[in-house]
Amino acid sequence: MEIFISKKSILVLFSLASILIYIFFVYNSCVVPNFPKTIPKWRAHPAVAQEIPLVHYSSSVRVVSLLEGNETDMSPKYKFLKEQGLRPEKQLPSALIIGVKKGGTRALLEFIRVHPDVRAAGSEVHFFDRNYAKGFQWYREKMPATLEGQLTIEKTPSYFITKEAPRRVHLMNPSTKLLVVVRDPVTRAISDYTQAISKKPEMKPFEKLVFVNGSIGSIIDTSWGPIKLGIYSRYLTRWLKFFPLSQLLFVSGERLVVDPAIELKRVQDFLGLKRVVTEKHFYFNTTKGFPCLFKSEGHSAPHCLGKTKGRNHPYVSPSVLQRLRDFYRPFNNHFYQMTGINFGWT
Ligand SMILES: Nc1ncnc2c1ncn2[C@@H]1O[C@H](COP(=O)(O)OS(=O)(=O)O)[C@@H](OP(=O)(O)O)[C@H]1O
Repeated sequence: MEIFISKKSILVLFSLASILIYIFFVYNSCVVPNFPKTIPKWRAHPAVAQEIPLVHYSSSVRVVSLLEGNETDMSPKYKFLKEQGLRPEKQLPSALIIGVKKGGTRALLEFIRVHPDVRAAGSEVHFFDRNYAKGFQWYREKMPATLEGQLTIEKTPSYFITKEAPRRVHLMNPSTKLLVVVRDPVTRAISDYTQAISKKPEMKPFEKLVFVNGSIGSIIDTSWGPIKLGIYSRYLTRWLKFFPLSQLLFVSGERLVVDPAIELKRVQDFLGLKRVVTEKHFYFNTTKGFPCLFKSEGHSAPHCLGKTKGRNHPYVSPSVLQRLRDFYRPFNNHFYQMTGINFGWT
């Protein structure tokens, strides 16, 4: 009898022990996968988060963006980069290509940015005309990051004719270097019209728009944008109220096509850069009819400017061309006097 009870007790104890062991394993198999979920609780406390090393990572890598300011970061690597001037930062431009529209501004920008010490905003930012209310911080954000010693440049051709632009640019930095690509106002007007009609094919012919009331041979319509813009001396007067002539460089749009290296030499000297961009960088593309680059920042192969640069112009009768030349002559002469350069537009 005693043996029977004892056997029964052993059996009950054995069963209980089995259940306990089973519960223990099941519990652990649930707890272990959940273990990491407890870590955020530690991290949530800032003091603890700093003290507890996250040993479950193979190495602790701190990613610091090179493009964003973090002045409080005192890591030796950061300090070294900064001391060496190797930490790229966005800067407001110290040079601007302010105009003129259809003068060859894109060509100049693409050619000068070949220089390793030049970094340019790719597209026209239109800060000093359309986006001024957004502030200088917004403008700076639009710029590429530069290393110390690199120059930031931006081109928006409408700055030249924007009334408020000279004062605004001066306010940003009175030492800003200003580049103006100028082109014969007659061909510039036709180029301007060519661009406009490509967007609005229903436009009247150039020869009609040039004259008041559209009657060929009457008074030149100086209120028409493409004509008005060619009176360069008028716009230059505004800029000279804020900047000395020595802070402006006038680039010949014509020479930029026939001898880009010569103009680039002038531009590099003006910007205080080493003469790096030379004739070796250019070749003349006979199909395009314009100088093109062997390589640049974005292209390792030879390339020309896009299709919207170097368009075919519509035919304009010689008598209309002559009327326009006669119209611009006194303004051109005034412009030559102001700049001290005869651009040879006849
Ligand atoms: N290398 C090269 N390749 C192509 N085009 C060249 C070049 N150099 C100067 N040009 C002339 O630039 C004219 C366009 O001027 P912009 O770039 O100032 O135009 S814009 O105001 O930015 O729209 C453009 O005017 P159109 O010929 O009327 O298209 C060109 O004559």
